[in-house]
Amino acid sequence: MTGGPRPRRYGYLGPEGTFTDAALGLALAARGEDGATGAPTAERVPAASVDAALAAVRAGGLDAAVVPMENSVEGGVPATLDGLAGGDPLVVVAEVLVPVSFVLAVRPGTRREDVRVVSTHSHAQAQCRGWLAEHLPDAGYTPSTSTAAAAAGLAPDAPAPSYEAALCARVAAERYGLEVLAEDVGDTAGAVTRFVVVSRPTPPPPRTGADRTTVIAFQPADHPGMLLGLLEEFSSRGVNLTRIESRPTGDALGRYCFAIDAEGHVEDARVAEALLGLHRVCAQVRFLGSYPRADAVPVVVRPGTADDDFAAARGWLDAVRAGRPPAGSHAGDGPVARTTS
Ligand SMILES: O=C(O)C(=O)Cc1ccccc1
Repeated sequence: MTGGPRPRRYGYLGPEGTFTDAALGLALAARGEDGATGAPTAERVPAASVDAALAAVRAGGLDAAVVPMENSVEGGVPATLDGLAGGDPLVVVAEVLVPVSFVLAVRPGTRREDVRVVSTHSHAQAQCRGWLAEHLPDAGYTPSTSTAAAAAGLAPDAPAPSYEAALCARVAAERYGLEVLAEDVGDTAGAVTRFVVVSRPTPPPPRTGADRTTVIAFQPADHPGMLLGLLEEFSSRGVNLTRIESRPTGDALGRYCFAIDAEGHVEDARVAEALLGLHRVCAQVRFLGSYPRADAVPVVVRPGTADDDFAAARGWLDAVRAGRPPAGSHAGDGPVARTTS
């Protein structure tokens, strides 16, 4: 046997040619596991669904999986949010942005007027609804597990399919020997999907100053201002949210959890304080990771919310409690600066 680290196994929504496959390629390149460096080249393992990929990570058969989290047109991906909100805990360790552009692909020789049914992933169908209404108004739709699965079903050597066209990435049309009848059939130019790399719980990657933190907050007992209270835990610490989405917990009608993406890293004092606050007011908080933002947009630190500010406040409190004069490093510490309290 040779020594050295073994290649890591990454799951993705397959088969080859999905947008998730493209996201995995980018993630592996960013991690140096794509064969371009000396590190072992990762093994890419297709899965039939997001749930199957997450289950294989939980069971230990995969080291990690890449799953779609959020789309600029369609919003959050329910299968991913629900898959991460329940079951054994998993964490996000990285994110990747992939521009999504769709083609209408057919078996060679099929003409547009022959297309009676189109197949694709539900997210792709939602993003091409307008184009379909205009160009194939009479065509039906049959869902597939992924865009590439729809394309693979039309491959010349596949059994006779129940549909004539697939909406997929151009690479999938090429991979499965299909003809492209129309390009860029998405309704929104510049659509982007955010994918995340998910693993079993592990300490977060180091903070970069351009990080994101994801949590699921389970609704506390319902009361007026409940959601406002959750939001205040973030706003009072100067933590900006990039997404908040409610999902039913499935327990009962009216029971919700909130999938929250916040700017910053759990190592940032303001994020840590916000999460502590959230934990105090929520029935349960599931930490889903702190990881670098794919767009590398640095966090804007509002006055009074830097680590030093939290440390100075803590030092002041410790001094007050110990009956010591507070250290004078912070403008608000001294008795002269405060006339009340
Ligand atoms: O089916 C795919 O190719 C996927 O990776 C899921 C998906 C579908 C549409 C937009 C983004 C991701």
